[in-house]
Amino acid sequence: MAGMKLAEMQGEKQGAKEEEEEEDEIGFEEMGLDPRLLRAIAKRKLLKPTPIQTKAIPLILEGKDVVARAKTGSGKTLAYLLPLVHKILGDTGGTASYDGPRAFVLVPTRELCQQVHDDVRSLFEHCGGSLKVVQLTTNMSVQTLTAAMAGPPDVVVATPARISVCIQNEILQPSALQHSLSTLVLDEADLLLSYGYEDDLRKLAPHIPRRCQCLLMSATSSPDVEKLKKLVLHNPVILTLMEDAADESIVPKSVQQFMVKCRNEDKLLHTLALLRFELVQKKCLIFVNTVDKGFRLKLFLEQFGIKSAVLNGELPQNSRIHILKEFNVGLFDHLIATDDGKSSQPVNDEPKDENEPEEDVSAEKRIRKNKKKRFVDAEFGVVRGVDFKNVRTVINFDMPLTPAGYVHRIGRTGRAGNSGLSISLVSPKEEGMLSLVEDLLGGDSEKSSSNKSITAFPLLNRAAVESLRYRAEDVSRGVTKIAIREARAKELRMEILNSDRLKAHFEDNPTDLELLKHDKVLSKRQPAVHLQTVPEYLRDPSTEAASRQIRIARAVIGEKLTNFRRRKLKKAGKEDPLKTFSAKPKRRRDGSDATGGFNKKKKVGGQGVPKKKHHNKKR
Ligand SMILES: Nc1ncnc2c1ncn2[C@@H]1O[C@H](COP(=O)(O)OP(=O)(O)OP(=O)(O)O)[C@@H](O)[C@H]1O
Repeated sequence: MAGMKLAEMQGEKQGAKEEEEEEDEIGFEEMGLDPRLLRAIAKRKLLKPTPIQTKAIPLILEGKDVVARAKTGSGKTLAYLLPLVHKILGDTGGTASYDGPRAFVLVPTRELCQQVHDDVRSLFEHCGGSLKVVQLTTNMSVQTLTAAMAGPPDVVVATPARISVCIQNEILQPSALQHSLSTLVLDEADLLLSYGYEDDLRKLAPHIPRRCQCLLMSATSSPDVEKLKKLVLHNPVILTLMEDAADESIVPKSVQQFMVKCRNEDKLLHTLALLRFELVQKKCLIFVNTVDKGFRLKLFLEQFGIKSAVLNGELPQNSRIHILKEFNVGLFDHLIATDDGKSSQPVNDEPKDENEPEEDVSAEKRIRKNKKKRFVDAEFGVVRGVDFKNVRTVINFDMPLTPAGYVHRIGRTGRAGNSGLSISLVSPKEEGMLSLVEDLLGGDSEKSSSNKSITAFPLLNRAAVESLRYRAEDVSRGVTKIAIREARAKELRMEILNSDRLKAHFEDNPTDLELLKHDKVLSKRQPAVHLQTVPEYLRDPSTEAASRQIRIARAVIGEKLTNFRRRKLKKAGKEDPLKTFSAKPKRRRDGSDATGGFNKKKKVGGQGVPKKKHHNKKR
């Protein structure tokens, strides 16, 4: 029954989305946007502005400074990009040149930088090709930065630190900015200071012309946003928009929030049960707090045939960007992302994983280990602003280190009004953070459990969890610290190899980039066959029924199957750019997915997925 309830709820969410759209809102056409931008919007099939766009775009077009707070996934990026590009087109007709950039879009992470850059570039493609956007990244040398800023570009997307470097090295002339800069955007504004960019912003502030329009966007507010307002907002008119004044919740209604309370040492077991019994919908984004935990979870799951990719700040930038792109096109269904809530810490200083057995490390070993410190890229981050596509489930394997981190993590699902689901695995030590999150969400700790924002997940019962305990504990014993370290080093080596060796190749053959698979098995131990499925005697009937309902809900919601991309790649018959990797997306005849999930469709009532008749046409 619980499964049906959840399914109905998800269906209702979808229904609620349709009702919202009936609201009488002005369309993009009535906003007075440049026709070339209307063409770009039509190309993206965006039928109606989202509420935040309806409110923010006219105000920004009037030249007002806007502080926009709106839910995650509510379309804030276009809410500022559309009027920004309209302004550039209007001022110069898209042709005249300036001696400096017209707009800065400052973001806290490398991944968001890439995403916003791509968004601007796709808008420019409809504006006659004379406009130029560049992104400045951490690994760009002064020479590369100089080349990128030559021209100059019309829009610069960067972290504040990169802009600082350009000013310090006189790549950006403050005098030029006084004349050219007309728009400054601080996206994920509240995070910019906590990522340690305050000094950079203070250095930049004096060079921002008084007439420059400033926009601050974020889903969460903080005292830092107040600091930023004073720092960069000159025009006194500031408008803080909540998407819906009546609805103070900062998490979209389309996201159902659940939790499972369990011991820390049982988190692997509970994650396995959720994925193995298909009690959650794919694609799945799983957040962990340390890189080691990410690899431990990956090695553990792959022993059960559940493949996943890991994403963390240790990986080279272009590998990280590529993993995100592959995940978004649906080449794999499970992504394990590290969100340590901090920015640049030596990896070995990561918070201790409380249930990892202490390793007795002698002094000289410890010194040697410290010498091998690897640094996480200070600008890595996929929790904020990154527009994951079709993520149906976010799992907090670890609770985040801040309540705001929780909001942004689960904001990776339920985007643009789609439905989503989050499940947080809460150990006894994390109950404090859970209540802080409840407070932030406006849940009253005295509230009855039925009114809480985060409720117990109804579909995972004890019998189902216990049925997997023996296997899970047996496998997790095999995932030792040494195995994790070896897997981590192997992944890093391979990604560095790929990113260096293939950079030139991918520039010439961008579609080949799609073929590089990031969810390859890292374990030395081959997954045992008997672990790939759950034998009949271990299956719990109510869990089976719930799993069936989840699949029905997915069909009801009309999930666009992401394996369209897989079919497209397969049809392209693209060669694998890497000789050593089997890049062809693995597909099985019975249509089961690449995660090795046992294909229950075949089992239900014997009506399996009808095998496609392969007519070998003789040519
Ligand atoms: N008017 C629209 N109609 C439908 N979808 C839209 C519209 N505007 C934007 N989107 C889509 O909504 C998704 C989320 O947009 P965006 O990333 O800008 O959200 P956001 O508010 O910035 O989220 P976050 O708080 O996580 O940064 C994107 O896939 C975007 O293409």
